[in-house]
Amino acid sequence: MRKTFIAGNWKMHKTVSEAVALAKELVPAADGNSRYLIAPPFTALSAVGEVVKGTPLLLGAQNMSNAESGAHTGEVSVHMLKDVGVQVVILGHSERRLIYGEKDAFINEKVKLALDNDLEVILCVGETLEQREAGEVEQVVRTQVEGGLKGIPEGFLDKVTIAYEPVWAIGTGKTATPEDADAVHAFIRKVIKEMYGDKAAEAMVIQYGGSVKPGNVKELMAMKNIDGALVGGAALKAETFVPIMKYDS
Ligand SMILES: O=C[C@H](O)COP(=O)(O)O
Repeated sequence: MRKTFIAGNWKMHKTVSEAVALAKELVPAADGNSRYLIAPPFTALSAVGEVVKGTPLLLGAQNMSNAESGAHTGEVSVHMLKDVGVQVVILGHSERRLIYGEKDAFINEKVKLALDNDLEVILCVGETLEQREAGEVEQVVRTQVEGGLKGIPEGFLDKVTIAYEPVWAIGTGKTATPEDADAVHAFIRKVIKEMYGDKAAEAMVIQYGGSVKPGNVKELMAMKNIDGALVGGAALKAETFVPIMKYDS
């Protein structure tokens, strides 16, 4: 039985004091049947880490360097993340892929480094509108899943969540229909099955991301292959994120 997983990606929003205030509002809501995560910006990780320490609300980072240490100006290492209490790192987000040019092989290096250092990973995949209209959804998603997980042994998979985020649905108010999203989630499960077998495919937690809101989370979560949500805009306020965390109550 897969445990549902609700995550908020705060992207480049919130000062330290704003982040701490929001985290304090969210801690009491992390008391349901799911796993819950917030991913503040790097500057607020340490302070938010103090707020969520010892609570069920997990601390996530939005990115990580592919290198362990050294001359990498502007980067943040896996050890630095662990040092401030980070438990999960979001990798391969479409904004990293499209704005900063991150490719599958590079993302794969980060996935390996995170897992080797006992950090959980949310691996994001998803097609652009252009790719969807060209009928390339499965090809794109397959390449990203296979590329991101290349060389990862099955024993690490319980530390991996996949987030399917169609780029055209991110921050646009357009959501994939629950049926469309579920079909891609089922396809991702098929790819995992081909790579690792039935048991791993059945166990893989796959989140949906792209304009998830209090008003659509229930119908998305009702789908057979949708096990969670990776939320952007609606994760920035307790009044919209708490109802998403509590979608099943
Ligand atoms: O990481 C979160 C996603 O990019 C979704 O963002 P959104 O909920 O604002 O569409």
